[in-house]
Amino acid sequence: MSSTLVVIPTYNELRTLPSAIERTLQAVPTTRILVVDDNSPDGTGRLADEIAARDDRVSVMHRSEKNGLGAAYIAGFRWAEDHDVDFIIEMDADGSHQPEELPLMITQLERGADLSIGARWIPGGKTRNWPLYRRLISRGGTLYARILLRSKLHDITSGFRGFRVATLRQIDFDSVASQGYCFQIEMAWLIEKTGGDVREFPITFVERVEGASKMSSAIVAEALLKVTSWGLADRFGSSRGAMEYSRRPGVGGISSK
Ligand SMILES: Nc1nc2c(ncn2[C@@H]2O[C@H](COP(=O)(O)OP(=O)(O)O[C@H]3O[C@H](CO)[C@@H](O)[C@H](O)[C@@H]3O)[C@@H](O)[C@H]2O)c(=O)[nH]1
Repeated sequence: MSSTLVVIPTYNELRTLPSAIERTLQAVPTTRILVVDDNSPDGTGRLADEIAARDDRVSVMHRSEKNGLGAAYIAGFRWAEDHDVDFIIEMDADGSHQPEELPLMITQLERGADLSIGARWIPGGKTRNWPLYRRLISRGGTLYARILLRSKLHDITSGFRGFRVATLRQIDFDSVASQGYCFQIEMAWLIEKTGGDVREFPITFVERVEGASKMSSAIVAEALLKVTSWGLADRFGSSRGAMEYSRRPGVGGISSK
């Protein structure tokens, strides 16, 4: 049977993390969970340690400071390299992503997907209580990536997704440039561009009821600038800022330098 790791990045998610973990383990009892906490001032890291002490399916990585979603996930991917994992799943701690939808994602991975994305903007996909400005940013981001990067995906910014570890192993993590939610675009595009099997399935995304989003204008600006520079470099052949596909040293793979 395939082994799965759900990576949950946290920054001030004290109220939402316990339910995210409980629902995940109910939906997929065989999975492992790694919480990657960036020294949350509200004590999320300590709470995660308490949960991990009671359940050996749960592990916690403590990082010293808030360093962005992308860096937290990369740290989780590196952790998985030393553990026996076939699929790595990204999931928010705040209840936006429904763990009950994980079996569908895992089925897509088991059937050969390199990347399985839970998508809001395809038939059957929904958002609940998500403010209009967030829907516009999300749909606009996907449209921009479709135009600039010639992506065929319908929800390239979605943070609910699963990777085949063998595919992730081919990516040079040192070259992944994004800090914020642009990380989602970068990873999906790298895999799509290099001919990976990327599939989407419909999800219901629910606006959090506790805590606060970490979305900021800097995160939006990063995505705009990076997607623009990758898109232009891809079209006009400049190597600067472009995604070039080189092998990960000694392994073979994909780099986004
Ligand atoms: N460790 C760590 N975790 C972080 C950081 N920033 C955010 N997180 C965690 O990452 C998850 C998502 O962060 P939110 O700030 O709640 O995201 P959102 O606004 O709901 O955005 C969602 O939609 C975006 C657009 O589709 C997605 O790109 C994003 O991944 C997420 O699903 C939460 O568990 C949050 O605690 C960070 O710097 N460090």
